[in-house]
This record gives sequence, structure tokens and C-alpha cells, in this order.
Amino acid sequence: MQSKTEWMELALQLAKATEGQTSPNPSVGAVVVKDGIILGMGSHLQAGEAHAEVHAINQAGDKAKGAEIYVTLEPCAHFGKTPPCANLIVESGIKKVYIACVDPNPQVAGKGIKILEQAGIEVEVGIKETQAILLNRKFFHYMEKKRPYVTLKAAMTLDGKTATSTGDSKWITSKEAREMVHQSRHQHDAILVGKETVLKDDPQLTTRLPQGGKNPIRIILDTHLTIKGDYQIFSRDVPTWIVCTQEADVKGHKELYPHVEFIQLPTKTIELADLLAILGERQIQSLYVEGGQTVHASFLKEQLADEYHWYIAPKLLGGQDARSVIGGISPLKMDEATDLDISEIKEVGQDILVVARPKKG
Ligand SMILES: Nc1c(/N=C/[C@H](O)[C@H](O)[C@H](O)COP(=O)(O)O)[nH]c(=O)[nH]c1=O
Ligand SMILES: Nc1c(N[C@@H]2O[C@H](COP(=O)(O)O)[C@@H](O)[C@H]2O)[nH]c(=O)[nH]c1=O
Ligand SMILES: [Zn+2]
Repeated sequence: MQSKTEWMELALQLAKATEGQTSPNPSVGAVVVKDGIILGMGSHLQAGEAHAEVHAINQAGDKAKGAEIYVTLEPCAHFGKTPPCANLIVESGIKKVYIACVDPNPQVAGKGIKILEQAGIEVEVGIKETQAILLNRKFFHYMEKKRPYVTLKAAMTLDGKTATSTGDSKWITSKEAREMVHQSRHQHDAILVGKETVLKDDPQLTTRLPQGGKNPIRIILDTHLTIKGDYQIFSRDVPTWIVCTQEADVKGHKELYPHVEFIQLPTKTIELADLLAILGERQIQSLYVEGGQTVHASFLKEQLADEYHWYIAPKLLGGQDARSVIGGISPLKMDEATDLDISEIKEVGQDILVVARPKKG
């Protein structure tokens, strides 16, 4: 007989396994148990398909009567692609529901729990809540703020350089690290770079994994539409959006790049908060910012980065004229630094990846 935390851990594993493939839905896992025996378990696999509870309860069938269900997110209460999970749980005869965390989606947000309690079902919320919230941090952020969860990615030498003074940067990190970057691209709805990166690196910004993967929408910040000529980023196989400002000549540029979408901001400069709100309206839930140093500087200055992925290679470049990770102007005092919580450090091939998030509050 396993403890309720172990059953919830199993449900979380089922949810974690689908991370990155359920957007714009959260990743959810569910386990139906009776007298220490697993009667059904499942994960929500793709947006628009059956929810985790539906899979688990279908597997349990009539044996669900009198059983318990462990689910990593509050069962939904709205009629989406499938009937509400809360009602399904009531009909199944399940007698107790363990929930890791409440669903902030206004369509749910406590309604699922109310339906269960009104049907006389015992509900316990908060088992492994921290892990469940961390797993769906992008979804929760988007539901709350209606703007994408922003992850800044940079690859640098041990002394914090992203290129030599001549702009050469191929390659700093190893094949394994670059493959992990493509994993992240697969898991994000959109990827963003500044015009300098386009002009200097001519990046494709596509997801090139041995097992395949989803290409994020490519977004370029080009205030005055200075990019002309042919670059890989304008390939027709992946949507590309260019962000510019009010004086930019979009009409003229449309002739150059007829298949590219333009987001023209009503301001003289690109206000990132405005851009993120527009991306939020376009259902972009997660944004991967691959730099370069000017773009990173803007996100840091506006405090609009939610997560940092710093890939650090065991190399030293030296030279104050080499390109540093974040450009812009330095604060005058050390206590103006942005404090971070380092949530993960892992070895990737010969490199290390530091995952950090701004300290809350
Ligand atoms: N120079 C390095 C990186 N360089 C990152 C730059 O943004 C570079 O233009 C793009 O990653 C190229 O994208 P694509 O391969 O054409 O799709 N990023 C890394 O992770 N390691 C490095 O060594
Ligand atoms: N994936 C998931 C839930 N997702 C919730 O339902 C919303 C998506 O509904 P729909 O468009 O019908 O798929 C999503 O925004 C989130 O609030 N709920 C659950 O009970 N179990 C699940 O496995
Ligand atoms: Zn549901």
C-alpha cells in the first residue's frame, strides 16, 4: 500500500512525461487507486484530446466505484473538447479526490472542486503542490498575466563571452548543449532574436532534433526594418514575424518579405511589455529569447524575463572587446543587481547549464 504522496508522485511523473507537447493546455497526470491497487492511470497527451482523468477513469471502468483518484491539477468544470472531468468523477462513483493544485484558468478556478464537494465527494488539495505548480509554471503565468512566460537563453564562455571581438561564436558550447537548446525550442510556442543576431549569425532558429520536434514561431525585433536581403530566418517552412515601430515602412517591406507577418507597435521604440501583451493575445504562452546582448539587456532592464538558461562552456576568451552576454548600461551600484534563485545546475556534455529565476517579491 503506497502513501498518498507516492500516488501523487506517480501522477506527476505521468504529467512530466508530456511536458512541452500539451500547449496551450497544461500537462496533467491522473491515477485511480482502490485498496492499494492501480485501476487506471493516464496523461493529457495533446490539446483538444481527452484529459488525464478521462483516460484513467475509462481504464478503471466500473471498478472506479468507491475508488480514489490522484490528479495533478484541479479537475476541469467546463465543456471543452470533452465533458467536464469533475462531472465524470461524480458519475464514476469515485469517493475521494486528491488534487495537487487548483487550476487558475477562470473557466475552472475552484469550480471543479465545488462540483465534487456538492456531490458529497471528499476532496484534499495541496499534495505535492509545489512540484505541480513548477511543472505548469508557464501555463499558470499565462493564465494569470495573459502574456507569455519568457525564458532567456545564452551560451557563453566561462568568462561570460558570447563571441570574439570579430563576432565569431561558432561554437562555444558542445553538441549535447546545442541539442538541449533545440529541446527547449520544441517546448516553446515562439522564439525571439534581435536584428543583430540575424545579421551576424544568420540563424535558422528551427528545431532540429534527431527525433523531430515542433518549430516555434520566429520573432525578430527590427525597430526600423533595417534587415534587407535573404536570410535563413525567412524560410517559408516556419512562420516568421517582424516587430517594428510606428515610422517603419511596413508597406515597402512587405514587398521584400510577402510571407512574413509584421507587428507594428504604435510607439517610437519597441516597448517589450506591449509586445508581450500582443503575443499573449495571439495565444503565445511561452517565449524563448536567444539574444543577443541588446535584447537580453532590454528584457533585464524591464524585468520581463521569468527564467534564465545560461549554458557555460569550459573555455576562456578574455578581452573586454569580446561580446558579453548582456549589453546595455550597467547599474551604478551592486545592490541594483537582479537577484536570482538558482533552481538547477546540470552538466550537459562538457558544459554546464544554470537554470535561474528572479527572486519573488
Ligand atoms: N554560438 C552558440 C550559440 N549561438 C546562438 C545564436 O543565436 C545562433 O545564431 C543560433 O543559435 C543559431 O541558430 P541555428 O542553429 O541556425 O538554428 N548558441 C549555443 O547554444 N551555443 C553556441 O556555441
Ligand atoms: N489538461 C487538463 C485540464 N486542463 C484544463 O482545461 C483547459 C483545456 O480544456 P479543453 O480545451 O477542453 O482541453 C485548460 O486550459 C485547463 O484549464 N483539465 C483537466 O481536468 N484535466 C486535464 O488533463
Ligand atoms: Zn478535464
